[in-house]
Amino acid sequence: MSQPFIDLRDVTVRFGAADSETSTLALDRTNLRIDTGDFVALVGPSGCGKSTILKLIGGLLSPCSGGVIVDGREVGGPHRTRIGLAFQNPTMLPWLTIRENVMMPLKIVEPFRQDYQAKKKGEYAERADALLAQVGLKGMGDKRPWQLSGGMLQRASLCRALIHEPQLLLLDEPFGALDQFTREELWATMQNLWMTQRPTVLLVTHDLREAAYLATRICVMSARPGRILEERSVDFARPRTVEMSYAPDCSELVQALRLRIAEARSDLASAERTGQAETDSMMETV
Ligand SMILES: Nc1ncnc2c1ncn2[C@@H]1O[C@H](COP(=O)(O)OP(=O)(O)OP(=O)(O)O)[C@@H](O)[C@H]1O
Repeated sequence: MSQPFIDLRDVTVRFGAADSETSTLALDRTNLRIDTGDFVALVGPSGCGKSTILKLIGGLLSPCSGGVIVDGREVGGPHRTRIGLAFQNPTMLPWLTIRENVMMPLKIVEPFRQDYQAKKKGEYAERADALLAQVGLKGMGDKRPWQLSGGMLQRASLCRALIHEPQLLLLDEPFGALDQFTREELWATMQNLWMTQRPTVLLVTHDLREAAYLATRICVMSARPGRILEERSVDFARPRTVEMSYAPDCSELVQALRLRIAEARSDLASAERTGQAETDSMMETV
């Protein structure tokens, strides 16, 4: 079997000391493999550990045990892999223009960093403008962040995540704060960017139709401590359209995912009830 681009091996993450009552076991011997160029959507009940997985892969968090391997290397310390990040609420530096914000990774990430001063007014600015045009923000490069709407800012943040041609794109509910129409427009934008650049993508989302529209594979997580319960390949033809996301085969997939997550949530609720019953009976014994 070929080596996956991302390989989480029996990863456990606990927040807080193990003997503390308030500690949280977020992941417990969780495994996840993602191949190069895949677009994987991670879905599951709230609090099951989706963002924790994203942070582990991005090197923003270390596991208590187990291994996080990206591109053949254990994550820990500075990443060799070029990574792009986009989150729900894009943070732009307000004193910079949109173009300068989009170019920011080129200022930080090697090998671009060395040439930044020389190229920022020429080649790099052109690259930023071309990306902005690709997401429908032609001519917006000179604006300041506060002059753009939420949807426009999110588009700009996708450009910033992709300007340095990352091998890996980590997206944490990047469209979650947007209205439905803007969100659906951005799915098309995202799909287009993925089809032209082909980074490996891990998308955390609560929107199952979004997962079905964008992903090549959907991983469903259990309730906390989160593990991958089920994986589904999504083989719909590309480019996908919003209309396709309402077609019967896609709706069936969304419904199946919904039921799986509902089951995971009810497992959690019954575990909590059992735990409470055990605590109550202990209290009665004492
Ligand atoms: N820094 C932290 N300190 C303590 N607990 C944390 C921390 N980060 C996450 N947790 C807890 O770990 C669990 C998993 O959190 P995580 O953010 O990964 O879940 P999620 O699946 O992304 O949730 P959501 O879908 O609601 O965004 C949650 O119970 C959360 O409260």
